[in-house]
This record gives sequence, structure tokens and C-alpha cells, in this order.
Amino acid sequence: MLTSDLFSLPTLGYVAITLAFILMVKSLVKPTYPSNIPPFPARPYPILGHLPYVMKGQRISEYLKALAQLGGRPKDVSMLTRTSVSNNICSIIVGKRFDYQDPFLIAFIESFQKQAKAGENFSPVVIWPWLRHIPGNFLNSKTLNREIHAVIEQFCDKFIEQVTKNEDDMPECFISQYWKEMNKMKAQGKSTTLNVENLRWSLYQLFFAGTDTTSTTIMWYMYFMLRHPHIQKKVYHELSEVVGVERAPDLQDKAKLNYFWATVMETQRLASILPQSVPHLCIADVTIQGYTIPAETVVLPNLDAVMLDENTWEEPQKFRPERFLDDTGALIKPDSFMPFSVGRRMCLGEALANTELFLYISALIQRFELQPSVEGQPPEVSFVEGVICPPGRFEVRFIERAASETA
Ligand code: HEM
Repeated sequence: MLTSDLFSLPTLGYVAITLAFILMVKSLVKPTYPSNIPPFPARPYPILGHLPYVMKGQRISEYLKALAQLGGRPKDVSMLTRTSVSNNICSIIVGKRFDYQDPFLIAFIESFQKQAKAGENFSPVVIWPWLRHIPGNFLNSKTLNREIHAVIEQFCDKFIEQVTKNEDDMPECFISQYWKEMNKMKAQGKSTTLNVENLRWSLYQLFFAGTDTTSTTIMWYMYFMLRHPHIQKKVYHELSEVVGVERAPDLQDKAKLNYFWATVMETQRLASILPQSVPHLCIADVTIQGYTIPAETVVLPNLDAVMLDENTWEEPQKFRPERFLDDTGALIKPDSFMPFSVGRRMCLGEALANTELFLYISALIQRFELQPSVEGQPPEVSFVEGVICPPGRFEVRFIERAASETA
């Protein structure tokens, strides 16, 4: 077993109580998560890809409007950003959008934050669920169990019931697509993993995975732009050259903004928001580069070790978007860039996340100059440890470009 000082206490706790294999270098991460091994189970969400979902510009403009209403006053916008991004996944999975202030949505987002905190998702209780039967609140097990079940019962069950109550007239969303497919399989007498219990848990996973990941990346982007104002200027310059200032960036612009993408990729590399990805279970004995991983071993890919590796990246701790550009200014994507992990079970939401990152961040920088709460004092280097790692709390002043340019 390999180990690293990058690992958090909860992970080390995990490793101490179960057989675990930590992958520390790309040459191990890549072959351990191959893309073409037949016995791997198919993804449980085949239906998601068929949804004719397009991100609507209107959603971003609501977010920008809320930022503009701050009138340039400093504000920690992490909750506003989470709510806005969460609304995108909500409209895909349950066919509904919420108001930014809606206490129903905010309660779940706060619950996800608690669940993502260090010590909870990697808790022994997740590995050995029977631990929750020990009297008292052993290792926070009862709290964690309560938080997860509240989301399942109050969100997933509620919307499954609402969406499917009239099967002939269901709104278009993940639930209705899943429901139709499940009934079709049943009617054809085919064996399937599509059932109500899997639907409940799939909704939970999608809601959770689609809320905190993208919004955390957007918050890191703001953080890096505050620390590197000259880079922010260059991004704005490219946007104004390619898109102009008269219209909002749209998906046709996506492939034309190389410097913009280099800053997004550098944010994802350096922030490495899921440093230990998610645990996988090895289903058969396997030997990789001389290491034997027995069946039933938990495998933890240390994405941090790959994306911050000194042998691959020059000055890996520095924010340098140019590392993703070649001499002609074309975008390059090195093998070691893997914020969405690799292999057959890599992030299911990569395409959605990239679309969201593009639409939110490009519109943000086009409209506002991001400034620290106190001029000349960017946020300190800090992050919150957990399964998903956001930056420490900081405030931003969103100065309308038109106003800052005429001032
Ligand atoms: C910048 C944003 C995101 C990042 C960095 C990210 C990263 C990751 C990573 C590292 C994994 C683990 C892959 C593995 O097991 O090896 C993962 C899994 C997953 N992600 Fe994302 N993710 C992001 C956004 C999203 C979004 C928006 C969704 C919503 C659809 C999503 C849904 C999922 C799901 C369902 C899985 C489990 C896939 C499976 O087990 O087959 N992710 N993600």
C-alpha cells in the first residue's frame, strides 16, 4: 500500500479499517481504471444521456441579475452559486426549478455540505452500515443516516410521486424517462436493474453530484481570478475579442476561447476538488505493475498526486494557465489532467459540468470585474477539507464592466 501526506484523517481512518489500495501516480491510475473491461456493470443511468436537455441562457441571466443586485458590495456568493447550479440538475432530474431563496432547496444543499464534510462520507459507517445500530450517535452515524434519508424521503420520494401520479402526462425529466423505460422492460419481461429503489438512489446521487461539484469549481475560479487580476484581464480581453460585449457567450463560442479554457482547466487541476475521487471496490484479484490488488479491496485514486505531480507539471503549485496552451496558442489536454477521473466509471456529468462551467464563468467575466472585498487584499490560500474541497470563505465585489470602464 502506498501512502501520502496529502491524505486526510478520514481517509487514513478508512485505510486503517479496511483493505485499501491508494493509487498515487498516473501510471497506476490509468491502467487500474480501464475503459474496456467487459465484466464491469453498465452505468445505472443510461437514460440520462437521452434527455434533450439544453442549458438555457435565461438561467445564467437570473444568476447574473442576483450578482448585479449586490451593487458592488462584498459578498460571499457560495450559497447563491450552489442554488443556481443545483437548479440545473433539479430541472433535469425532477423537471422543476426553485427560487434562489427557497428554504426547501436550501435545506438540502446545506445537508449535502454536511455530508461532504470530512469524516462523514469516508466514515466507517459507510463501509459497515451495521455500525449505526450501536447505541448513541457512534461516529456521527445516526446524523449521517438521518441526513441521507431526509433527502431520499423528502426530495426523491416526493418528486417520484409527483411526476408519476399521471403516467399518461408526465413532465419531461429523468424520473419520467426512467419510469417509462422501467415499465417497458417489465412489459417485455426483460431482466433489469431499473426499479423504484434504484431510481430513489440514482436521484440522490445525481442531485448530490450535480450540486456541489460545479459550484465549487466556479467558486475556485473566482478565488483564482481575485488572486491573479492580470489573468482575469486576459480572459476578459479574449472574451471581448471573440464574443464582443453586445451579446452573452453561447455554446457556439465554446471552442473558440482557448485562453478561457486554459484558465478553467488550470483551476480544476490546482483546486483538485475531489482529491481522492470516490472509492471503488475491486471485484477480482488483479496485478498491476507488480502490485497485486486482491478482490474486495477498496481502491482510492489519489487525483491530487497525479494533478500536482512535480515530475509532470512544472511548478505544480502555481496557477499558470499557459501550461494548457502550445506555442501556437492551441489548447492541449495532457493525460495527467483528470479532474473527472478516468475509465469506465469516470464522471457521468462531465459534459454537463463543462457546459455549466463555460456558460457561468464566461458570462460572469464578460459582465463583471471581480475584485476582492478590500482592494489589493485577495483571499488567503485556504480550503475546506472534505470529499469535495471548496475554498475557504471569501467575499467578492462584482463590479459591472460598463460602470468600471466609464468610471
Ligand atoms: C466540475 C464538476 C465535476 C467534477 C470535477 C466531477 C468529478 C467526478 C469524479 C472525480 C467522479 C468519480 C469517478 C470515478 O469513480 O472514478 C465523479 C463521478 C460521478 N459524477 Fe461527477 N464531477 C463533476 C460534475 C458532475 C455533475 C454536474 C454531475 C451530474 C450529472 C455528476 C455526476 C456524477 C456521477 C453520477 C458520478 C458517478 C459515476 C459512476 O459511478 O458511474 N458530476 N465525478
